[in-house]
Amino acid sequence: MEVGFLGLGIMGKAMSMNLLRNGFKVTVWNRTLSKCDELVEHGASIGETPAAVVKKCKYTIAMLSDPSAALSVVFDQDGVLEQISDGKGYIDMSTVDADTSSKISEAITSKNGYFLEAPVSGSKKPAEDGQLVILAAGEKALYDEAIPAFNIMGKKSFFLGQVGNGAKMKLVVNMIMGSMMNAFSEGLVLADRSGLNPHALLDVLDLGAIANPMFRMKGPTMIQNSYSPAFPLKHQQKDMRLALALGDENAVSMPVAAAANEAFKKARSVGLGDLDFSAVYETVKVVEHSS
Ligand SMILES: NC(=O)C1=CN([C@@H]2O[C@H](COP(=O)(O)OP(=O)(O)OC[C@H]3O[C@@H](n4cnc5c(N)ncnc54)[C@H](OP(=O)(O)O)[C@@H]3O)[C@@H](O)[C@H]2O)C=CC1
Ligand SMILES: O=CC(=O)O
Repeated sequence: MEVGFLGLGIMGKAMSMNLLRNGFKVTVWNRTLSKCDELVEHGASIGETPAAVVKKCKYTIAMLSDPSAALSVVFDQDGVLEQISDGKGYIDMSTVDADTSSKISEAITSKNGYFLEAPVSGSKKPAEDGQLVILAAGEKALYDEAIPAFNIMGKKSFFLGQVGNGAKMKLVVNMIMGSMMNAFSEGLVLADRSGLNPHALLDVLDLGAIANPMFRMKGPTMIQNSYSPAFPLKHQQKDMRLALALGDENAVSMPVAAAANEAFKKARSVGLGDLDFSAVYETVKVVEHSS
């Protein structure tokens, strides 16, 4: 099966590599075309533009940074829309808001194409290990067709109904994750300033009711001030911003998420946006110093 893949960042590279390793023929495109080279070494073909990829493939997957990138790849010159047609599918796995997803869905379906949004939960390592959680919504027939690919990229796929539901579920999850990361950072700073060993705090947390893979994985590297990007902080802040907008629409008060968003914004403003989202810890430390 020939599958298209647009966007070879941290996630897209790992996901498309898994498809290749598991017998899919994959045609890739990335805005910075040189990032296609490693995939080509593993057997991928290159499409010169998103339109060229869609022309060649029955369905095409996208994994792009944010709403503006997702819209640009579909609507701009040489974009997806130029070649989408009867029976072709487009699956956007980027984390975007429901409005963005709906705009793309309407454009694709107006050309008789099929659309599925399918954002994922899980970071660089789960993407490399084919252990993502896939939150799909939209055209059920395309979901069924994509299951063999989803089973390679993920450990579990959910079909959540109409377009927008996948995007909303992803934003709710990441709003919780971003708030937790801030609480965790504050806890590490509080332990340290109170004269406690932060490693002991990690051990205690890991044995109690709030043990979780994020604290387990990020805690040791945060203590070492090491923030090699798995999930870039600028994307986590984008997700907080979009989740807060969803809260506005639904009149849901989210003071904890709003405070966490401010911390991520602060981290971006001091140049930490391309580091892992756990680098918000650096900002929390500074705030604590100045108070
Ligand atoms: N990293 C993670 O842990 C997770 C990320 N996500 C979500 O997945 C998506 C991708 O994340 P990730 O791979 O980490 O991000 P990266 O920043 O590593 O990659 C972003 C990708 O988007 C492309 N891109 C950015 N702007 C444009 C544009 N205007 N036009 C075309 N392409 C563009 C980049 O191209 P170029 O190489 O040219 O810059 C690159 O391929 C995001 O929505 C993120 O929120 C979801 C779950 C986990
Ligand atoms: O979106 C990020 C993740 O870890 O999931």
